[in-house]
Amino acid sequence: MKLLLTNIKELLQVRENCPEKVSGLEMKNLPTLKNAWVFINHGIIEDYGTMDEMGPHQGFKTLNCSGKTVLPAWCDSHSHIVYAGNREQEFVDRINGLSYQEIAENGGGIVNSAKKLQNTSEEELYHQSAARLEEVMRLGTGAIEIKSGYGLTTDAELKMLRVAKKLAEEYPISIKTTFLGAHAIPTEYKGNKDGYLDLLCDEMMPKVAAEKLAEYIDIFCEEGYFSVADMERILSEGKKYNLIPKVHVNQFNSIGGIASAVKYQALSVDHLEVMTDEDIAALQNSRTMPVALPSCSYFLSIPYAPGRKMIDTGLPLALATDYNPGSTPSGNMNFVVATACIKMRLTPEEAINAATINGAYAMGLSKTHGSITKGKKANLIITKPVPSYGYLPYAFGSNLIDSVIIDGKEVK
Ligand SMILES: N=CN[C@@H](CCC(=O)O)C(=O)O
Ligand SMILES: [Zn+2]
Repeated sequence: MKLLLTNIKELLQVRENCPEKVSGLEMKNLPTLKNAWVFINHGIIEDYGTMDEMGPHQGFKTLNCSGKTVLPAWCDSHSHIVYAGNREQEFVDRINGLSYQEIAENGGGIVNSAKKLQNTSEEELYHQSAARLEEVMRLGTGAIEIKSGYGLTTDAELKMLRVAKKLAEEYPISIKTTFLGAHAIPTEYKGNKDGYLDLLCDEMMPKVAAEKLAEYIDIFCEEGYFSVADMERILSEGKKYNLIPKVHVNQFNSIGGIASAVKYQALSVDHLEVMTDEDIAALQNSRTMPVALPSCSYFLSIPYAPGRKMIDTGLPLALATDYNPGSTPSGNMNFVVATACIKMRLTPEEAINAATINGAYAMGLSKTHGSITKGKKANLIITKPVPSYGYLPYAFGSNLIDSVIIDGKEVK
């Protein structure tokens, strides 16, 4: 199918040769074309330019984007959208004074979601997860990473990943999967963390690898969950199966996980709400992408990752949702971008770079996603008429999306 977008008021993130990521001062640069067109052929951006130099195009659908802005669809590199039910009661418990950590210590939190998921059929889990995926596609997400980690038994972890894989087959959105068996210590292994690590290494990982269910491996490296030594064990075991690390670190405490993740050549380190100067230094000159999750900070009322400081020291930064039932029941990347500007002091240019090019990098999709570049996937957001792109984060909470194109087709 061929599709021509014409009279685009401003086309964002136009890169003839797109870098794999943008860092530091480069993040302030958002190249655009005014009064532009884009030609899409079979799901790929074939060509683009300005209206004054557009040749004749006939015989296929044309969308007049007069007054509208067009940008690459969001690249959400961190989500947990395959889960069962919700944790609305814990939300109310927090309003009434309990902390996220206290709820987890009382048997709530991740193990609560695991119980629900273990008792949910694969079909029902697919149905619930597909509804979330459809929701985020309508909100402009064109590529998403999905983690396991709410199973915590071999069967339930495999069930989660099979559901994520089935979503990838059924929907046009690009999906990458991550094995996060080391998300929490299941109730049956309380006091026997090493026993659970043995299960992860000896039973779960070989099965995940044999069925090719994941490309990435994750672990929640945090006090009360898994230590840096546990992380090193999981990541080095994962290496045997070519599972690339993408890890949860520094959400509540800095315990040395970042330096270790960099040592293990992690593709990304995610959360980063609590960062020491040593943590920031460990990321310098590495290929590891720091990923901030501002909706999580918003929902839990915890500090925001020091994105401004990280970019000012020359680091790249990606933004993602963390969509999950406990800490972030929202998959809205528009809110993420606005919140990064409002609370982390990123400029609109930096936030859009973080949610497109750098998000694509954090899921190994730099070559195909994240910019308007010939040959890349035609995953685009068409906004309603807006005065300028800075208006998108400025008017936070307004729905400014007119339509979304994924794989060259309009999302219904
Ligand atoms: N922090 C670890 N894992 C998830 C949330 C887990 C939950 O509360 O269900 C996160 O990234 O925020
Ligand atoms: Zn997460």
